[in-house]
Amino acid sequence: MLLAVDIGNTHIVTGLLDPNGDVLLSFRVSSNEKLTEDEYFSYLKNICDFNGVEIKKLNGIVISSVVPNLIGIFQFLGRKYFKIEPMIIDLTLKLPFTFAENLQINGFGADRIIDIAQAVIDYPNRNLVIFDLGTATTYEVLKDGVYIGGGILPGIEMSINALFGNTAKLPKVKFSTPESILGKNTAEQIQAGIFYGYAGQLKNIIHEIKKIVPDPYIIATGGLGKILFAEIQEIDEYCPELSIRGLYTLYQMNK
Ligand SMILES: Nc1ncnc2c1ncn2[C@@H]1O[C@H](COP(=O)(O)OP(=O)(O)O)[C@@H](O)[C@H]1O
Ligand SMILES: CC(C)(COP(=O)(O)O)[C@@H](O)C(=O)NCCC(=O)O
Ligand SMILES: [K+]
Repeated sequence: MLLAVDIGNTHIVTGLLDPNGDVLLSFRVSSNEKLTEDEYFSYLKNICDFNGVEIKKLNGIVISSVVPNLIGIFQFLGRKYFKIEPMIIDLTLKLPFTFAENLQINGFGADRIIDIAQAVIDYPNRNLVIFDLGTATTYEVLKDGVYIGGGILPGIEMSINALFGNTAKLPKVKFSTPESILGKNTAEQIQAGIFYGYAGQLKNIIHEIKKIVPDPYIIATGGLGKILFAEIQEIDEYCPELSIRGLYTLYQMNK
């Protein structure tokens, strides 16, 4: 059984996968640099026990992180509780895709690597666009199996927090699908502006990409992807477990 850990700037998404790559369970905890390996292990143990997953069957750990300080915690956890040295996702690993020659990929996010790796495995014969909506939103573009570039923009909740944090009178609202583009009060107007503004950003990004890449298959993932997927017809599929399955794929390719 494989422990796959996707460390983002807001959440750590953890998956337990069986030898066939089926996700037995996954859960989220906050990305907190004060978390010790013991505290995190207690989350892991309790959630596995509750779900009847025998943690003693663990024989591999793989970690993707975009928060450098949090990698050490899981290395300690692997060594201390399982006597396993975790595999860390980085550009030195064997990958099921290549980068275009003209790109400077130093520092490329490990979360982006695992998303791309899984998407090209799932859709080997398609041009691809992958949106990952988390703390930040990223998009990746692949043409004929080659990563030709992408983009990064403030995440949805980051935009909500910026609006709240930089104004005296605006409340912090929960991101949700508004009833109308026309809000009837301040909170509804923030929700409408954020929701339709964000949907518009992604639609325009897709429109611009389609000028370069014909007929792409468009995937959304990440914690905030589900709501936008429902709103944007151009997005073909919402794959909530893309990152976790990408960790499994890269582990199998590099163990
Ligand atoms: N099941 C969930 N529980 C809590 N938050 C969720 C859940 N699903 C999505 N979210 C939202 O997803 C966001 C984090 O998305 P995620 O892709 O994990 O971010 P990152 O990878 O940047 O840490 C949170 O801010 C939260 O609003
Ligand atoms: C863009 C990101 C912050 C997104 O991370 P997340 O929203 O998942 O926390 C992350 O992919 C990152 O730190 N990237 C490094 C820079 C790059 O990919 O070019
Ligand atoms: K993410």
